[in-house]
Amino acid sequence: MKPNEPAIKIPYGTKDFLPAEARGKRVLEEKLATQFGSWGYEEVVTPTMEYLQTLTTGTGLDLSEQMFVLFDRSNRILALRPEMTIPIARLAATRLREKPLPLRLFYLTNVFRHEEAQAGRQCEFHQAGVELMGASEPSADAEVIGLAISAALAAGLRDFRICLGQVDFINGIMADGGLSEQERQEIKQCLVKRDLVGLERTTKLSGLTNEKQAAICQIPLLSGGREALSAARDLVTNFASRAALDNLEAIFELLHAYGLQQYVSFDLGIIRDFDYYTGMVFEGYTPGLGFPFCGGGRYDRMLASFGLECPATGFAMGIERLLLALNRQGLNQQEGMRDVYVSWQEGKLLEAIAATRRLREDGAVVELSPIAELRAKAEQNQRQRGFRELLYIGE
Ligand SMILES: N[C@@H](Cc1c[nH]c[nH+]1)C(=O)O
Repeated sequence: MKPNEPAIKIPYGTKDFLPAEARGKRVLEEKLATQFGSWGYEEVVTPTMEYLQTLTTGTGLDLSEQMFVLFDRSNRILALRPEMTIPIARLAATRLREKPLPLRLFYLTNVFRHEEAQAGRQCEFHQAGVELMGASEPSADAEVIGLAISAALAAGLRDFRICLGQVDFINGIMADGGLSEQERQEIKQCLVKRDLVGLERTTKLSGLTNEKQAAICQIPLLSGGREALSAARDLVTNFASRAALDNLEAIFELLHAYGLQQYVSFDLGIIRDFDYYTGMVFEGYTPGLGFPFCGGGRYDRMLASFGLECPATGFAMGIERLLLALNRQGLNQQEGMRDVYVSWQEGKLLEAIAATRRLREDGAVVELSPIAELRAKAEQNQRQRGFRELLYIGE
């Protein structure tokens, strides 16, 4: 762009998908939708904006700082959805209320959050996710984790890991210690950031028993295979934490039956950024991405705040993150060429249209030149426009 030309920009944290990227996104979304559908999940579409009050219902956390807020003509406060679990909970508790449980729903859509933008992290981004509502058993958690793994495999990812945690493990340790809400949040923040020094400092100041302090400082180290669960068990005596570990054992056993346990490990330090979670939580990691490509967990209290007592579990995958990971790992073949460029000599348009129709009926991706061309020009266009073959209709 020349120095004096005004820059035509798009808003901070948004991006355009050029044809090859848009094609890659659609192909990926189709694979995910097919996978979700084959596990019995049905797609729903909800509004891009909702009342702000709806989006802050039952989350316990003030997400509004991260939300894009706007006003309707009657000055009611709206916001762009920052994620899809809350809108789907609203739907399940209202228009889908009479449907037999469990409900299995999926979505593929854009969501909006104020973020510090970087590759794989934008303010407008796309999520593919599922919500399983009306089942509280470990079998439901195993199902959504199994589906997350199958969806990652269907997307083409090979080298990845799903890490399981359980919020009751941490809550059980922090309970009955007389911690203030602020201290709790500080401890959680240190766990999110894996800040071991901060964790030690915060717990020392908290007035918790030495045993509890030591247990909290160990939490970030409790990761790995089954041995991490045994180490965790040695660390706690309280009922809630022990029940949380039993729950993870049960889920892991079921993932064995799905034949997917090799993708799963434990990380009891996982704290998700929404605090609606009430049980198992998980995150998916793959090399070359500095953040999880998917995440989710159980949220048994959210629907009650919309008036329907109903346990639920689910996850979302970041479409841009998956695309970035596939590209960085050299697994994205979407840039591949299209099939046939049809071009024609003066007077041959009708024949060219007939040939194009036949090729399209056979399933080929075909572009037809709108004007007559010499063969040399047609060959040049075929290459420049990225077609594998040229069909030239001439004498
Ligand atoms: N909505 C969560 C993922 C999730 C779906 N269901 C439960 N959790 C997110 O955006 O990270």
